Amino acid sequence: MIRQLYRVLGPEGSRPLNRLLALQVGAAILQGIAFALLVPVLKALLGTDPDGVWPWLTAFTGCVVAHAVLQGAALSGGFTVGSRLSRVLHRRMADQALRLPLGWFTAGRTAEFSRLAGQNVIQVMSTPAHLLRPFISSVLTPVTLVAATFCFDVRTALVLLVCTPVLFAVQQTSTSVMRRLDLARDAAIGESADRVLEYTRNQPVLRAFGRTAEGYGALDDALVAEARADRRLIARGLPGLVSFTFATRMVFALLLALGVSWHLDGSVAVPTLLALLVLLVRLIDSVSSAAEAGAGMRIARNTLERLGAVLDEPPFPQPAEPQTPRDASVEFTGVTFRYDAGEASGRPVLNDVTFRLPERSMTALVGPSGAGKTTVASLIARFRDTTEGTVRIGGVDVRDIAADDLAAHVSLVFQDVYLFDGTIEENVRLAAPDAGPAELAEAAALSGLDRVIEELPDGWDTEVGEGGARLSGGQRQRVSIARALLKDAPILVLDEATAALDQENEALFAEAVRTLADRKTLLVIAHRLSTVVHADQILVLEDGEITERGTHDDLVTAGGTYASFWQRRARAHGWRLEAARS
Ligand SMILES: Nc1ncnc2c1ncn2[C@@H]1O[C@H](COP(=O)(O)OP(=O)(O)OP(=O)(O)O)[C@@H](O)[C@H]1O
Repeated sequence: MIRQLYRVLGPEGSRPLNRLLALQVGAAILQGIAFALLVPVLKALLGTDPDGVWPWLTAFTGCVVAHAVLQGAALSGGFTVGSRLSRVLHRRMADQALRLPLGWFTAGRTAEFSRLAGQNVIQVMSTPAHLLRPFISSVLTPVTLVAATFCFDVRTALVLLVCTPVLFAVQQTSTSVMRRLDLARDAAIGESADRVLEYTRNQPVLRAFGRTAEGYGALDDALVAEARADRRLIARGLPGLVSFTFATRMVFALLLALGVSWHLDGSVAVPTLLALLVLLVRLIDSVSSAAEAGAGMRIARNTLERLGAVLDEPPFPQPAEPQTPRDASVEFTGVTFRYDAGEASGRPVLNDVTFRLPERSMTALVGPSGAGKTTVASLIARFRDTTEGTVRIGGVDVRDIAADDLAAHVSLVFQDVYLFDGTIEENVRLAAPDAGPAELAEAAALSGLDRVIEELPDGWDTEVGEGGARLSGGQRQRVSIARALLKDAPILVLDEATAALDQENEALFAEAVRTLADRKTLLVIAHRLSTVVHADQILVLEDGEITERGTHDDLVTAGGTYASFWQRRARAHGWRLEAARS
């Protein structure tokens, strides 16, 4: 547990933790010595020379006062380390989120990440003050107590020496059973939390299809599994806890019987017997609180293990000697890609894809749904690494380009637009915080965002809501296009950028895209063929393979897949519609 605290705190948090541990260890040892001093105090007080108690009483009082001072310092140190723990953990998790490959963020892991960053960090925060201190004291105090008792009464110390490991052994056995059960219950609670989250997020869809809580199977199953894990915890964990209480009572009864028989045969005086019983009560107290602190520590340790596992996830590999792209061309050479890198069998999502996007040219990537178009876009931005083959920007393998440099070269507009809670202007400026008003106005004009701004009463200061929920799909898309344009990267990838625009805005945007092609390397993934006819080259992607390539006229003349889609265009204005019908 302490090792895990050091691990998650990292080097910067280790000094306050060292100081805190020293205070807690000091306080626990002083408490053990104070308890052991009760032996000479009681012996003197109840023996033949009660005046001899004063030196022992003074030493006892000194230990108690010093213990109180250290305990107070340890308590405040515990709060300091706790709040530092929360700050360090949140910062390390944010840094880690930035370094992890995008492929790591599956829905389940994202939910686990947000749970760890929220409730679990709060839970771990209280560990140093509320769990570590009682735990250290419950282990060190009995050990010191037994060791110090040897100085005053060897026979009493020997009895305690035999009892202590027995009590700890029983306590450890019940703890390890509980730990396993706790882990299983934590996992079941986590699963329920994920399902509740999913259920809450998907309310619109569930209501549209008349699914109520009772009818949502995944949530029902998770709740049943959670209840089962709870019952198992009680059924299998309780005997361990009961057996510990039973063992303490048995040890106490045994020693009482032993002590009384020693007294009756004259080998132990009453003061020693009393001191022995008082120490035994203290010992049982300490080991019992070890059991209580142990339960809290078990939960905290499980949480710290999960936090540590996320923080230790290997980051996306970065180049040791980064190179700078020589121009803004993009090149795919023999690129094969599988989402699950370990899955060697089955058809890859992209299969031996080779193409080149010359600098300052416009390429359109078209193809039916699921063909792999978005995957191509994500490989250009190195959201993932290829399974085989190379993606190059400006002649340099994207794996040899520093993350910042790559981000500066590529701007993307994805189908799923995500906006941050804030104003429209803040969302657009995210791409270039220092952009001047003229650049902002140009990005707004090209994307059609200027007309949205005019219509909204608060204009640029309109709050978009969480995820952009207060804007319509088309408005959100225009904010996201403006953001990508403001970034002014030499390579611009527009994935389905016009899907949520109406026809008038789409035509305006298509015109803007044509203008941009003089300045940028453009890859446009579009279902509406009207946006792609003017492209310098059109790539047709089907089932992960490029099946046709050329200009619009070339492809129409060739009479292949593209030509047949083009001919059907008169009946429906969308590739998606046609592809779905065919
Ligand atoms: N994160 C992912 N994990 C596993 N498989 C994925 C993932 N994303 C996409 N796929 C699969 O990869 C294939 C290609 O998906 P991709 O999104 O690249 O297609 P697309 O041509 O852009 O489709 P659409 O036009 O519908 O957006 C699909 O079969 C899809 O199921």
